[in-house]
Amino acid sequence: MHTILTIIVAAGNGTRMGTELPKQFLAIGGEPIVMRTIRSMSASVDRFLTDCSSNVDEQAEASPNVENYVHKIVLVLPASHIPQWRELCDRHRFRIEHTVVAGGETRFHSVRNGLAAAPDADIVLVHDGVRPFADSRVVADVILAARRHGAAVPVVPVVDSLRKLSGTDGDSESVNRSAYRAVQTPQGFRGDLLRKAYGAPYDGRFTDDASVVELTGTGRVVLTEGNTANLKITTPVDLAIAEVLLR
Ligand SMILES: Nc1ccn([C@@H]2O[C@H](COP(=O)(O)OP(=O)(O)OP(=O)(O)O)[C@@H](O)[C@H]2O)c(=O)n1
Ligand SMILES: C[C@](O)(CO)[C@H](O)COP(=O)(O)O
Repeated sequence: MHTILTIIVAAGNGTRMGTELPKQFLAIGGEPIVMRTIRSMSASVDRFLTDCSSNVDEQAEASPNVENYVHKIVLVLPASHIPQWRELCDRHRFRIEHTVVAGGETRFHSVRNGLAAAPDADIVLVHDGVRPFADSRVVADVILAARRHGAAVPVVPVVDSLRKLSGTDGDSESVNRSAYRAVQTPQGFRGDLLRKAYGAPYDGRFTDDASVVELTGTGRVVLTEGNTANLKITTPVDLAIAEVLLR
């Protein structure tokens, strides 16, 4: 049996949201954000596995034995909020099977703790707990590209014009936005590659899992098509947008 592991990182403080309760526990559509995130990832991976088993010929090269895959979910939470999470699961009758582990000082440390909980996974998806709108197409593309190339991240075009800060005196210059992409999650990896990357010491330049793989020299990252609706709920405006997306 092979394992697809989804690590949902939700151990941050939500400083930019500015609420006392960390943003991943705030409700959208009556349900905590992180619960909705787990639901969307669980449904998307299940859909991928179902589609693969009914399209064996089409997917043959990328996913030859997909019927032998199981999906495991590891949820990384602030240690202080684990009892509260158990209560939320009871209150919402949340039954999707998952393992809870305590997070670390940075996102890197939280992912590393999540990886340690399922050390033999073949494919690992790392997803922000505050991105509740991942969809099955994005997830399937990432899994297939990760299987084939080792590391894959979904991206979207940049819609604003961009300026590069060129000094400390307020100078700046315009840059060609078509040369850039905004990065989302879930980011997908072959398990051995990601475990090697996360064996390296922490570096302040790490912002996501792709940067860990690249900056540690572990592998090359390929890009897949993201979805602009797959927003990361970061500030109060994002919370309002998320409510609208649920209508
Ligand atoms: N030590 C950390 C820091 C972040 N995260 C998670 O990484 C994801 C993306 O991070 P971000 O949106 O920056 O969340 P916060 O760190 O909580 O927000 P802020 O930077 O505003 O404090 C979130 O789901 C967050 O909970 C984590 O698991 N462990
Ligand atoms: C992982 C990420 O969501 C990809 O866009 C992003 O890098 C997280 O950044 P944050 O500063 O921790 O929100």
